[in-house]
Amino acid sequence: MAECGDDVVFQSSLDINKKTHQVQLTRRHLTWDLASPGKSLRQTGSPSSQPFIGHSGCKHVPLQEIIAVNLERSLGKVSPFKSAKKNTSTPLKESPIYIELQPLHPVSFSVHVVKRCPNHKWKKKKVTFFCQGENLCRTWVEKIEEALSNPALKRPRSLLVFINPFGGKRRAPRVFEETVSPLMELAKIRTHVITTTHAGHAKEVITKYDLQSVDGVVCVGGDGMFTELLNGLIDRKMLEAGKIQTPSEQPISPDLRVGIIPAGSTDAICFSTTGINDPMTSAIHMIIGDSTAIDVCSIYSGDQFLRYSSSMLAYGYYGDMLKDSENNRWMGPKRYQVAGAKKFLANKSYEGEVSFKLASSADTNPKDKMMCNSGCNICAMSQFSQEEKGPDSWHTVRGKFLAVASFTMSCRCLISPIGPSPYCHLGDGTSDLLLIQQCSRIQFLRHLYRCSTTNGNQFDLPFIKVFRVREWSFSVQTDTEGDTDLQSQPSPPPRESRAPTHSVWNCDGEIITSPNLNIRVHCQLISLFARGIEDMESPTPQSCASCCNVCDPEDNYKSIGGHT
Ligand SMILES: Nc1ncnc2c1ncn2[C@@H]1O[C@H](COP(=O)(O)OP(=O)(O)OP(=O)(O)O)[C@@H](O)[C@H]1O
Repeated sequence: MAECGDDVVFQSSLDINKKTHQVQLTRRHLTWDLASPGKSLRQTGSPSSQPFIGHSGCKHVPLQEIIAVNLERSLGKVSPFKSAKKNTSTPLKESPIYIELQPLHPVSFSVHVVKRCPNHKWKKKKVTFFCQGENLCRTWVEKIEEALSNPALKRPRSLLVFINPFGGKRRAPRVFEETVSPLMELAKIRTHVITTTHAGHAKEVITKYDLQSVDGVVCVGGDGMFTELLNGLIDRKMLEAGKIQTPSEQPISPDLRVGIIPAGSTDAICFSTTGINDPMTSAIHMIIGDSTAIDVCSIYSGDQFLRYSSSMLAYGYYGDMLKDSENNRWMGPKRYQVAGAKKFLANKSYEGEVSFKLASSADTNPKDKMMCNSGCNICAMSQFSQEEKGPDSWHTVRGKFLAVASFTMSCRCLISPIGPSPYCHLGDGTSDLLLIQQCSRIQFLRHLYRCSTTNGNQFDLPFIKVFRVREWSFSVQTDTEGDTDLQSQPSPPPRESRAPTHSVWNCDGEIITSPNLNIRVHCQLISLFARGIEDMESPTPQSCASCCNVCDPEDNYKSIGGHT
């Protein structure tokens, strides 16, 4: 049933599973409904402005959730004929029978739509429509393809793809070939595939590539690969604008969206933006043109720009763990668990001073239990309120820290299902700054255990402080006295480096060795082929915003006039 303003583009009667349906293409939906007697449109097959009336069982798919449409070449006509071996002595009744299959003109077409499965996993579901004649069949495919090419849907036509054959369990080439490539072909998306030969290869290509010829850049790999693309794309924009990244310079947003086909060890960025690390789910988000903008941090050592980061930057326990795990890359993702156990037993703390600018205008905080879901209002508002940041004052904490970490997204992964910072937002222009003060192993274990559950209470411990910040810095100290001390100042305190004893930084899975860093968060600097994590408990998921009806959780179609 067409909604108000959702004009009918084309409609006719078609058969699905041998039952006649009235099928309607509107500007926003494809709808089919069991034909009521006497209301068949079989003879028309033509556009009409008259929407048909929906009833129980009517299916309603938003165009945005159509993955592809294709003609089916059915082999319908079967002509059995006898073997031509007439002169043989074989009795006729024993002679083999050959069957000739004569291809018919297409009389059916299939529409592949998004099917939601548990845990945010997406699959494709095929619905086949049978037509009276070839012409009608071809017209339907043309009309649906034309509707899908509407620029408003932002579906990519061409993608530059980097495959990291050494990331994660080294399965990226197979994942691409077996899962992603067939889907891209089905959706008629051109791909230029480059298998990387060394670290930094993708960034080198991005520096010179004709990026006008593609609609997006994709990596088949993990967080490290995504970060390489992120840095390559922003560097290229800065270079083209003749700018150098300094603490006072705003980085320029890349025009292209980035996609991640998860094939890394942690895949936290993919998890935090789609809800799962599933290659097919990510490929479908790309094909249908999903888009979500995420915050990016620029990181400096003094005034010297180091790199951009979009997920985690952590010192102490997490830095030491990464450094140790890099020596055991051959173990694959298990290396993090081994290194994590070693560093947990070491229970080492580092002295330092953290200064930060609280996000004073934000009505949110890292413990507010407000998840950033698809279509998040807080992120939507932040895009427009960046000018009203207010006179944020600087605060300083000095002490001995087991870990200092900032999360620019929740950083979900397999071992932390809602993430180490569960209420962090993808695009609100802030990071959650976590300070874990020196504590016993048992105390730290309590925090780590809580991170692995879905309770979201990992910050409710006396040795943990957490702040939502727009800018922050860390400097190594050696002369810390007494307990951690929180002070407020109008400007960042001077930073001095005197201590030789320090950890390294874990920046999205890559090591930064300079201990004293300054970090700024940039709101929604880059867009991903993703839509954020859908709130599956909501009675009307975000994706159904245009629909007044309820989704069928089984097959994801909307049912009109009576809920299935
Ligand atoms: N051919 C290659 N040989 C060696 N290193 C590579 C190659 N291609 C890319 N890299 C580098 O490998 C690093 C890690 O890759 P990636 O993120 O894909 O895997 P991972 O580290 O196992 O996963 P995660 O980052 O999710 O933990 C990236 O920083 C990238 O620069």
